[in-house]
Amino acid sequence: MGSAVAPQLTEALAALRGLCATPARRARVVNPLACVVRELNAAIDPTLLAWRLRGAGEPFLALEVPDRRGFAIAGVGSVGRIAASGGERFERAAAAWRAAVRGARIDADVTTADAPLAPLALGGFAFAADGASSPEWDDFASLEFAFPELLLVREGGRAWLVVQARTGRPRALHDGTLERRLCALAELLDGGRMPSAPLLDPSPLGAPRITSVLAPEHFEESVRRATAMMRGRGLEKVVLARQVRVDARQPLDPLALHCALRELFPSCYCFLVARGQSAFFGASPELLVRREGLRLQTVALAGTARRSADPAVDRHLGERLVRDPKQRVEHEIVARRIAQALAPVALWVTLAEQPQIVRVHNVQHLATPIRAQLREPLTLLELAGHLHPTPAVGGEPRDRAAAVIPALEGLDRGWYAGAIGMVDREGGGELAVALRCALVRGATARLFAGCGIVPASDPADELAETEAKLGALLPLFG
Ligand SMILES: C=C(O[C@H]1C=CC=C(C(=O)O)[C@@H]1O)C(=O)O
Repeated sequence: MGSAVAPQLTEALAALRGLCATPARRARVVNPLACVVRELNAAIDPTLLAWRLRGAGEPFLALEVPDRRGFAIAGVGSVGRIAASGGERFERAAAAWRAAVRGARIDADVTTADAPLAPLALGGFAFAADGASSPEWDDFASLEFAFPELLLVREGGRAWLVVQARTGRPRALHDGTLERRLCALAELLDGGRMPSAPLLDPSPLGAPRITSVLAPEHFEESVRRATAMMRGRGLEKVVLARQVRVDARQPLDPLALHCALRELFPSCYCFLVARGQSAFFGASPELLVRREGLRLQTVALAGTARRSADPAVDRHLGERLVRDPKQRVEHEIVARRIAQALAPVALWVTLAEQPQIVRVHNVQHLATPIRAQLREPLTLLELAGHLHPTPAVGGEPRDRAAAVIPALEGLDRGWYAGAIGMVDREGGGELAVALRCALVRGATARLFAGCGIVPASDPADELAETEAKLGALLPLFG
């Protein structure tokens, strides 16, 4: 490596080798993780850089967080994996995470509070505890977090490199894989060859075929059945979703789609997760949970109106949304449930008195920011277990809604309405609800959108709401 950044990366590699070679001090921890964190003196786009460093089929995850001074993180490869499924997947994953970070050796040349807290794990989980069952989701486990081999992090105009390895004799350190990756990174950073965002194909071979996987009338009928159930079975709310399939004439480029989406939704959690030959990407307006120390942040997000290009009409639509009793019921069920879910683990929970309007490119929502002070620093994974699924994606009561959703919807949600995010060394970090998203494989994309059904729901209005939400992604496909 012969350039300005290269010596720094060579030094990081040597430091990682040093950590891996040091004999274990605590014999009970077998091959703990080793992590090196270095600040990079460069303006980077973590997603684009990490994507370029990805080998075929390797795990990849990128996440951009809207209200954190341009925070973006992207990781590639895996030196450790946490996976769990079933009713206790969050508890099991939290235990596996604790075991994975125990005795971790960390070499960080940074002292500020902003430096990434390695070891870092990136991943997510499916909506359903048992995960997906249909073949299109084969690459996505019920819950899976990976400790990437290489991460790039950006926040507040600063940038960091994190390299992680399992101690012992990590193959990547001895067979040259990591060194080659770091050389490639040095070339991109030094050689003025910073990758730029790929463009969507301006002249595709032909218009894609777009089909509602189940007929729109099926969705309307499901809304009718759900509202009928609400009269008899003590159900207050249930969220029902649709899937729309796009068949393009040529293979789709997940990175180009993701980059186009993040341009349109800068205030959302924009994510791109790749596993094997599949990619899952989206722009979600909804935070599931953020934990820093004992502080927790989340949001009740439910209640939707379309947007208008005319600012006066747009404002009017927002005002109507705030006053609409049906939308307020739908929203308040979510706020109340989140507060109740947090009460046992929090010293206090505060909710804004009135919902605010959150506007994104295609729709506007009612949002109630929620903050809590935790009694103890539960890991993000345990907190996800307390919160997921909120009635913004599930229903109320939670278990009764979960039991009826699959039959009413007739679709496999996979990671849609699950969550995507990162867990840091202290078990903190953040998770975004996976909404306004699509699963891409080859020339096919599957788009998801749902909405909250309450007794006052009108089937045609709810169908229109799913169309408005699908409007986030459909235009990308030409
Ligand atoms: C379930 C979705 O949105 C949720 C988040 C915000 C507003 C919602 C609503 O108004 O129904 C949904 O609860 C989706 O976009 O697929």
